Amino acid sequence: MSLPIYLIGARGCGKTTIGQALSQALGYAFQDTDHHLQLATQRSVADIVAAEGWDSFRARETESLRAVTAPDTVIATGGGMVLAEVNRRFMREHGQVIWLNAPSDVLAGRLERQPEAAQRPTLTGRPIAEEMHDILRERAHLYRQAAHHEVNAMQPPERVVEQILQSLSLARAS
Ligand SMILES: Nc1ncnc2c1ncn2[C@@H]1O[C@H](COP(=O)(O)OP(=O)(O)OP(=O)(O)O)[C@@H](O)[C@H]1O
Ligand SMILES: O=C(O)C1=C[C@@H](O)[C@@H](O)[C@H](O)C1
Ligand SMILES: [Mg+2]
Repeated sequence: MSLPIYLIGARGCGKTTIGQALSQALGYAFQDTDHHLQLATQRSVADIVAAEGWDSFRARETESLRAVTAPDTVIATGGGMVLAEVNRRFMREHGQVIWLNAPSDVLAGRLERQPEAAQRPTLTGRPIAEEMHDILRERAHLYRQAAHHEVNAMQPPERVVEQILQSLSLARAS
């Protein structure tokens, strides 16, 4: 049995996309804290935030992190999971933490192409490119602090997966 692998990073960095591919490459289970929360509550992120506010959403995502943590599992986390110190410590203590890092203009471009507004209600009320710039400036040190490894998320998905496997010394000879 192996420790869970947590993927962290800002909206659009590919935690869900890369997480699914990585879990397949490793034969691990896949979990996503945003999806877990949506299933558990039968509500979207936007609905929870509109009804209860961000603080309540953040408390719920801490519960989701704990609920999905299991051996042999790749876990895509919500973009703001690192905001709480308790979550950063929990991930570092329970598994291997990978930061998928990309510049804000790349992330904004991806989100503009596929907004998924129900999952990504605005965080600041500002246009997406400005929001991503501000969010990365505020959070980069938290992602860095939480991560065991940083991976360049601008590469094609299969390269990102390969690099994660190399970082974790899980690469297989092919
Ligand atoms: N390495 C990549 N190269 C190009 N496009 C990518 C890459 N990774 C993800 N994408 C695309 O970027 C968009 C966002 O990806 P994804 O939903 O996986 O991000 P996320 O980190 O899970 O976001 P969120 O924090 O909102 O859950 C999707 O359209 C996906 O296809
Ligand atoms: O970056 C964030 O704060 C968020 C990212 C998404 O994954 C969701 O968890 C939610 O929309 C908040
Ligand atoms: Mg996601």
